[in-house]
Amino acid sequence: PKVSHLTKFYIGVKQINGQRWKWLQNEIVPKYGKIVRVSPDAVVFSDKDIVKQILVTNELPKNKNYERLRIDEKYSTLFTARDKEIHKRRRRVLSPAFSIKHLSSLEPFMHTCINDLIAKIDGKISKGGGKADINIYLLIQYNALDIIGETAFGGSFKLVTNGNHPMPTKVFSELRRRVMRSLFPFFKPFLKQDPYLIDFTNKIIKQRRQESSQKKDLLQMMLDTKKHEDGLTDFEIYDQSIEFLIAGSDTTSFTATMIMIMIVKHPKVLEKLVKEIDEALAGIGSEEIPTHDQIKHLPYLNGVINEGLRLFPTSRDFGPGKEATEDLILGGYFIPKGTIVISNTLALHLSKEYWGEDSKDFVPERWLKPEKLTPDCFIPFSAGTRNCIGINFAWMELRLTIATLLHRYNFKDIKNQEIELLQFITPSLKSKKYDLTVSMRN
Ligand code: HEM
Repeated sequence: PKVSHLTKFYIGVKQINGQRWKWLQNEIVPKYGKIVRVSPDAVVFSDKDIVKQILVTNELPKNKNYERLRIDEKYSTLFTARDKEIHKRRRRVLSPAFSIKHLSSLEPFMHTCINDLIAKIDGKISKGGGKADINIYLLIQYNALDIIGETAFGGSFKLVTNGNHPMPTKVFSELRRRVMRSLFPFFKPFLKQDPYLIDFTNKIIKQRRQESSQKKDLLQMMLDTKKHEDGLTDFEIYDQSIEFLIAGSDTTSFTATMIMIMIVKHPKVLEKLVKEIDEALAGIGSEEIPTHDQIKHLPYLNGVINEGLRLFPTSRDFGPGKEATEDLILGGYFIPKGTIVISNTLALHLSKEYWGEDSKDFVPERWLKPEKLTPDCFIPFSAGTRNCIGINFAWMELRLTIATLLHRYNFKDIKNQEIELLQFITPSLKSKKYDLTVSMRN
């Protein structure tokens, strides 16, 4: 758009109501094509080969906007690191905590939280005399936050059970503080950090040291990095735990919620998926949480999750934002040094060219024939060295949560509910609500 060449204001205004993604995906990309300059210093790319070049081949570093998300400009975390060497060292030290090998240690913590989830839903069903309408959005969000609490903060926040805990609310206020501080640097002295966050985390770290706990959670793995030359200080553990809460809760819960909504809206998918889960869990009571090993290779369950990640990537708005560290040619265009270079995840995921005529439909079957899919146009977790460190964690949580719910309950859609999506940082439902009717299966 002509005005975007001159000012950032236009695109900034589009973001105020959380619907910049709609403008970008429904108006700008269809009108201007796969390469669009959206502000004087930023270009959005919706071509899979160029995106691969940006994320994987050239491994361009993150742009300066990521610094806004830091607790303070001088302290970088895994997510906000821009310097390649600093990022590499932090990633090396944290990777073991997210490895497939360590996943089995994290599984019991997820089970504890999912048990709370089914206790809550059971309670609502019994109160409702056999069925109940539940807000699946909220319960899944609480479940994801409890799981991060259980794995990175020493214990579940018990949000599913009690409906409140100060920590998540304060973390999201802290995130707002960081964004406000970067937008209005003048107010910086007044935008102070809430001491509750650091006090809460420090207390847990101290307690954990005194207990010499055997708990092999993310927190312990971070504490154990002390033995490593790039080991984390207590402040860095605090900073990193907060980041895991921000990066690992709304992302997973948004994905799981949208998948549940898609499943109930597609009864044939629901039927097929329940059949697959039931066969895999034959002889296992529906009050038991399945083990990850029992469900991780189920092709249809994995297809359903992939399809949810495709239609509802958490980078719904802009995707990973990088910076051209030198003059570049991308897609035949000259991109000067310093340009913000954005990979448009949603456009790749919905492209008819890459996915066929049904690209906007929920069709888990497409994942059953992976050889027929176009490579390099599916990047829900980004790609290259800055891809998501929590992929395995997220997949385990998604599989366990969805399989447990479908093995134990009947879900029915309640028609005519609004599904309006907003994105400020991670996407969410505008209504913060989606009700499903739930009852016990026989
Ligand atoms: C369905 C769930 C998830 C999705 C779709 C997702 C997606 C992503 C994406 C797209 C990125 C790259 C962002 C960018 O470049 O701006 C990313 C990075 C990251 N994610 Fe996730 N994520 C999910 C779950 C998690 C979980 C569960 C955790 C931690 C517990 C986590 C922690 C991180 C971290 C720390 C990074 C930065 C990695 C680095 O730069 O080395 N994510 N994620």
